[in-house]
Amino acid sequence: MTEPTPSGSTDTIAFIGGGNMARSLIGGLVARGHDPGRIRVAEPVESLRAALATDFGVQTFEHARDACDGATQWLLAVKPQVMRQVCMDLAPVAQAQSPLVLSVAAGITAGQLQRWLGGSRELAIVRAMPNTPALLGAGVTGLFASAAVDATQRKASTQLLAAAGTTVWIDDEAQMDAVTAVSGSGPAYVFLLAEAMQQAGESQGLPPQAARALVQQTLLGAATMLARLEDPAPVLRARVTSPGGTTQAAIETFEAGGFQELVGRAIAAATHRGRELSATND
Ligand SMILES: NC(=O)C1=CN([C@@H]2O[C@H](COP(=O)(O)OP(=O)(O)OC[C@H]3O[C@@H](n4cnc5c(N)ncnc54)[C@H](O)[C@@H]3O)[C@@H](O)[C@H]2O)C=CC1
Ligand SMILES: O=C(O)[C@@H]1CCC=N1
Repeated sequence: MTEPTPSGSTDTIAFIGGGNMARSLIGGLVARGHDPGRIRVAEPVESLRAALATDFGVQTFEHARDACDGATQWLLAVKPQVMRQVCMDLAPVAQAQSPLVLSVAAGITAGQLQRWLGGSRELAIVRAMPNTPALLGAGVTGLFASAAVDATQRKASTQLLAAAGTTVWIDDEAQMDAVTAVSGSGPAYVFLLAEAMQQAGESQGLPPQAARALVQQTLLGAATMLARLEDPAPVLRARVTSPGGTTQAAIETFEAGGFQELVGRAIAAATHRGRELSATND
């Protein structure tokens, strides 16, 4: 009889791919009390395997089949460009074991995963789109379940990704590309803003250390207000913006540069790229 881990799970999870996103998710799971002995990672790069074993105490494997053998949940965390081959190699094991398959790959659809994982048996497939704050348990994950996913598997998927932060289920798979564009890629937009604010502060004469401290806490403080207060972003913004003051001068400059439209175009480009990743890697 398998004893549950402190997080309550008796499942063994096999991560296929031990790169940036897998590392963030594994970090979140272990920090929340998931038994590292029930986490296996397949990763071809030896240095990444060694770091994962040292940092989190998980079992590592060079080959995906070895990690998947006997694992009840598979989390596919390889690049979309290699997903087809990875799945085709795993198809016989998938058909024999019928695991719950979760994929975090941008663009790749549940239908593609089902086809590549082969055979006649319909698999329970969940598409998950997390983001890197998962490492600190501060992520958000959009989830979509294929028709074969039952209520227990849905709950297990929620529990798995809850270790990374909050979860949002999406009913229409086509919207997963927009989820990817908003929250999967989103942390990079915030880091880009941080870089730009830091550079601009230094250009105005601030010492680098001071600029960094001011930018960090400003982003954290504003994000905390967004998360904790009921007021929507426009109301919070209005409270900062004194008529004829400094903020108004900045906001008018952003608007004159087409800021909102630029954000719209950037998110449309990311959404479109998700669809392309599906089509070009089919
Ligand atoms: N980085 C991010 O913020 C996010 C990434 N994703 C998705 O996560 C997936 C992985 O992205 P990253 O972690 O950023 O990339 P990454 O390149 O850091 O990680 C992918 C890993 O897969 C390994 N790999 C390659 N072939 C393999 C095989 N046959 N078996 C096992 N492992 C293999 C690579 O050595 C690499 O370490 C992508 O599909 C991406 O769309 C999703 C949400 C956010
Ligand atoms: O840039 C990418 O394609 C991946 C998916 C979302 C975040 N990183």
